Amino acid sequence: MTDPSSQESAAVLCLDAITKQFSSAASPAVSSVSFTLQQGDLLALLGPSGCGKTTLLRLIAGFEQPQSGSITIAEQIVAGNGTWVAPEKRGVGMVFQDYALFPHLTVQQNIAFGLRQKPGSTVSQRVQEAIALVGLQGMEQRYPHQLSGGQQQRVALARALAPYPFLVLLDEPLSNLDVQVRLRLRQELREILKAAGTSAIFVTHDQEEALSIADRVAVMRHGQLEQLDTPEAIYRQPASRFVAEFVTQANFLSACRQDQVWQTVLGKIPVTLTAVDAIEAQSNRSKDQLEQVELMVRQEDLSLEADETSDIIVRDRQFLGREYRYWLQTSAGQELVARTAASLRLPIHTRVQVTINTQRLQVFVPLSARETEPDRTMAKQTNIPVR
Ligand SMILES: Nc1ncnc2c1ncn2[C@@H]1O[C@H](COP(=O)(O)OP(=O)(O)OP(=O)(O)O)[C@@H](O)[C@H]1O
Repeated sequence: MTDPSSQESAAVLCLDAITKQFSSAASPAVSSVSFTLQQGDLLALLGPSGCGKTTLLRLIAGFEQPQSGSITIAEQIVAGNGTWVAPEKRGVGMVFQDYALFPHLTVQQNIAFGLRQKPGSTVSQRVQEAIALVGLQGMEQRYPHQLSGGQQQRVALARALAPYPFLVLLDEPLSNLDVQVRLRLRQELREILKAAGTSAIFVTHDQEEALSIADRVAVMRHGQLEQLDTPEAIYRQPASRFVAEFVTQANFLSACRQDQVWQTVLGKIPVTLTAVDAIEAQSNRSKDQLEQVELMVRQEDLSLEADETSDIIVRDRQFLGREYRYWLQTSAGQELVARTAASLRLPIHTRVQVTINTQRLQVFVPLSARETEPDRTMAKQTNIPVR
């Protein structure tokens, strides 16, 4: 997939149809991936385990060689077209999941490590700048074992930033930290990278992390890019059923059309012809084949009200601070997830009436019976709200 939105300003990185296959027996870990990263942008590589995120990062860093395609960093081809530039000559900083700090070196020495070739006074000045950038003043002489996980992560970031790289690559940078530290460091990580003015790509399988830190998010699946866009566009207009499910974690309701309504487990929902026309246009299916669709309903678009006569029960509940997440079950066995304000506290086993906010429904064509591997064949999606 090519990213059309990114052709105008200065590109720091350009991937053109990059493919990596580890063995002929396996499908490619990265398959024909193309995108451009603009100077100063933060890009999240998001996707489930095994989708090729780390391999793509390692290809950019130069730890893996692609079979085909090319990689250009700061207008210099570093891989492809008969060219190969070694990792240490690419101007790329790397932050690993386990930080990879040298245990026998102090904070200062760890950060200076990548600057060894430069004259002494420049090195100590740059080390101090990098330490200030990540807020570790006063800890210069400590060893890694004398630092918290979050502090070690900042040392790793300072070490990557110190040589003024074109690009910093971060492999699951926050995954080894506990939840509280991770939430705080999300914002800090973004602020530090923005203050440094460095372009960065970070790998994550955490949707919230990707949406909250990045300027743009690339969703990967089976080695391919499913969608690359701003966090808002990815969340509001997922380009495929996979992105919708992975990023928004929405509910999907089977819906059978009966004249001007869709019949669902939550009752009747009015059909708009615009919505039907839009799915028809995108799916190459006739109206007859669109009697059966899937409606995507976000967790926050379900409203709950206690009602003893309802056949939907609260099966479980999770307190999230400002809101509750409820797991609901219909009498037919369908599970739904709803997020409501924390002021609505419904005990488990309560029977509830469920109302849908139909303004933000999105319509997908369901997978046909012949499409045996649902992950590979995407249902098309309309993004047309049902009114
Ligand atoms: N060195 C290797 N040799 C053979 N296969 C590999 C190698 N590295 C990765 N793979 C395979 O390539 C695919 C993509 O792996 P990769 O580590 O890039 O995924 P990922 O999205 O980063 O997963 P995770 O989130 O679990 O780290 C997987 O099927 C993996 O088994």
